[in-house]
Amino acid sequence: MPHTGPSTARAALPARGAAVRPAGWAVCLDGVAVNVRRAPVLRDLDLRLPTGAVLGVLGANGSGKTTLLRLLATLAVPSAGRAEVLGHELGGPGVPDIRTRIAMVGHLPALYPQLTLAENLHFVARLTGRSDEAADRALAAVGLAGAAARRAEGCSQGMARRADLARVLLTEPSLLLLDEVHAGLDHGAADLVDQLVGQVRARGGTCVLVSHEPERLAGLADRLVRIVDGRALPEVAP
Ligand SMILES: Nc1ncnc2c1ncn2[C@@H]1O[C@H](COP(=O)(O)OP(=O)(O)OP(=O)(O)O)[C@@H](O)[C@H]1O
Repeated sequence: MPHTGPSTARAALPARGAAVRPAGWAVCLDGVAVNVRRAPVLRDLDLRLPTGAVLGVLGANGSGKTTLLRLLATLAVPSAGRAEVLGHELGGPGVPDIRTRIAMVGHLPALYPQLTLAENLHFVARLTGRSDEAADRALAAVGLAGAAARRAEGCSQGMARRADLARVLLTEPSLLLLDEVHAGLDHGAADLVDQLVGQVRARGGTCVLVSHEPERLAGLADRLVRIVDGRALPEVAP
């Protein structure tokens, strides 16, 4: 039986290998374990995130927050449990579809260093069936129109982060994953992040934000979890 929405009981999860269609859950993790270089990082992790929700993820250094985002981004595979993202089982045939519908902004910019910012964005635009003009508009929207001709390797960390945000603007993901994305940003860029989350949500998309700043998450997230001992424990709602 496919997932039907946020009220679906854990026992109603489809059998392994059964067809799954997109439904009311953006993320369904049941008893998931993830090892990093054979060491257990996440274990017996349960997490249900309804489509359209904004989840804030807290946790100590090394607790596994980035590993959780990497799992949701299909960059890590569960070693136990069931994991579904955007209606597809991780490790299953739907992974390419997930990848076209997610965007992750992490610690390192997802830019080719020797390409200019404009070339980087045009590349993404062409890969995703969008126009160069749309890419230019996204760059302008994050305040980088004047830096479009600069190579990514010559940009500051904050500028590179802004270019990453332009990529998100351009690709309009169904699931946005942000890993400590406010770190090192000036007020203007931090506001851009907040606006971006609002835009994704306004289109019915879902966001997962990792941060060490509970007060930052309080203004954005509608639910919070804390990663402790490899599990996601609910926090008091912001
Ligand atoms: N490439 C790697 N090789 C070995 N161990 C790793 C690697 N990446 C992560 N780990 C380990 O996995 C665990 C979880 O790391 P992760 O980056 O998910 O934590 P985090 O909660 O995001 O930490 P932080 O708040 O410091 O960014 C840590 O114990 C870390 O040492």
